[in-house]
Amino acid sequence: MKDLSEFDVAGRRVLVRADLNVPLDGDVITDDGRIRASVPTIRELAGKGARVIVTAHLGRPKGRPNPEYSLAPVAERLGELLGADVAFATDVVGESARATVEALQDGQVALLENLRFEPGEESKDDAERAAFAEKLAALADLYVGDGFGAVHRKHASVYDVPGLLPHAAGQLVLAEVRVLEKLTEAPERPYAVVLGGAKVSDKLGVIGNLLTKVDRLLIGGGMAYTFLKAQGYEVGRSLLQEDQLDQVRGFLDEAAKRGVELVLPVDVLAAVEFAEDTEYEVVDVTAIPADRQGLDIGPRTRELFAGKLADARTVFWNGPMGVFEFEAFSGGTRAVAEALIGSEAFTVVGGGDSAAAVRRLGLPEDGFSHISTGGGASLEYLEGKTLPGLVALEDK
Ligand SMILES: Nc1ncnc2c1ncn2[C@@H]1O[C@H](COP(=O)(O)OP(=O)(O)O)[C@@H](O)[C@H]1O
Ligand SMILES: O=C(OP(=O)(O)O)[C@H](O)COP(=O)(O)O
Repeated sequence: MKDLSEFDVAGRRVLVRADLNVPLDGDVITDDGRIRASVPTIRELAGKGARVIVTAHLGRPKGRPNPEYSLAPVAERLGELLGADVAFATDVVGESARATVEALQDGQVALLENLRFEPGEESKDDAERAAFAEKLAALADLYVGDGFGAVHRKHASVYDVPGLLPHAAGQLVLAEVRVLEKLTEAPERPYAVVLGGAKVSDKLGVIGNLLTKVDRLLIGGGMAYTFLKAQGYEVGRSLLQEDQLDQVRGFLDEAAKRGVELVLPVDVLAAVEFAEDTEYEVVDVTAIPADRQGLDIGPRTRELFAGKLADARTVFWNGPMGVFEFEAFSGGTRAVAEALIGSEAFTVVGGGDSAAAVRRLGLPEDGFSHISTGGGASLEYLEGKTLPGLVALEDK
């Protein structure tokens, strides 16, 4: 991949695909880690006199404008971090975007509205994606891929636009890939992966390949219940991917065949409802009440997981162990984080929410070897998949 040093960017319009998908509470950003991580490339370009057009997604608005998913608060925060105004276009490739780009002076920065307000961005139809990509590419002279957290998505801004413009990889993408190469080349063993979070359907897909690479796989968070159900337990109203139960049964067999230790929760915090102040109790996984939902791993599971991580030499962790945003259900995530912080292993945490959880729980970021901005992207890299957003940045 080319880096920015290969281009003379002064006076040119440079489209930077960043990952600014930050957690929000209303329009308040609760963790700005991904915005901070995007600053070095934007600052480098602006410092060299480029007209910087930043483009990114927020959440999953499904191809339609929705004010709840506006990037406006992100533009403001990006401006604060850069110490300069960031012009905000209220559409992606429409009148506002064109006028905003037109008005940019050398060294200035603009942010376009949420890419996912446009149906072409995520379309599975190559022609529809290409048509949107053409419009986006028309705004710029050069493309810089720096949205590491989204490089696993075959989306117009990630995959198609770099095919239309001279392109380079930004600082964040290059730094992330360097660390992940280290994890894939010759990981010291035992090598453990911890998976949790709520993007269950997406992330179940990586497990088949991970089973060929790791010694231990620990599953918590919303991910665990499909495994528990596949083992024959009832999971009440917990997150469940009913249509992937057969696939998960296959993983359980495969792990046993390969001698991979697949470690599941033995107890959970079973809550009456999904709320901060809900009633809950610690229950064995054999006894989750039908009207309850598991919102965190229980105390015996925390100990079990910490024990399985204690002598690991390499650990990759993606996905919180529970709904850490609610104090009562943050203990499992804290326990896994603390086990990694206290370990001598090479430890990598990945994912927007996982990284946010580390900071929100007041844990030291330097307690980990690396905190990655990408969860799904890192996992797909580790399983050996070709990532569309990286392939598109290769020299051709
Ligand atoms: N048991 C659970 N039930 C519902 N949601 C959960 C559960 N455990 C974790 N979560 C949620 O998972 C979300 C993060 O998932 P995900 O996006 O997959 O992680 P990341 O962004 O780190 O890749 C958090 O908002 C957290 O509240
Ligand atoms: O948050 C992200 O991924 P992650 O939760 O796997 O870290 C990225 O911004 C990608 O978002 P997506 O999973 O909605 O495509």
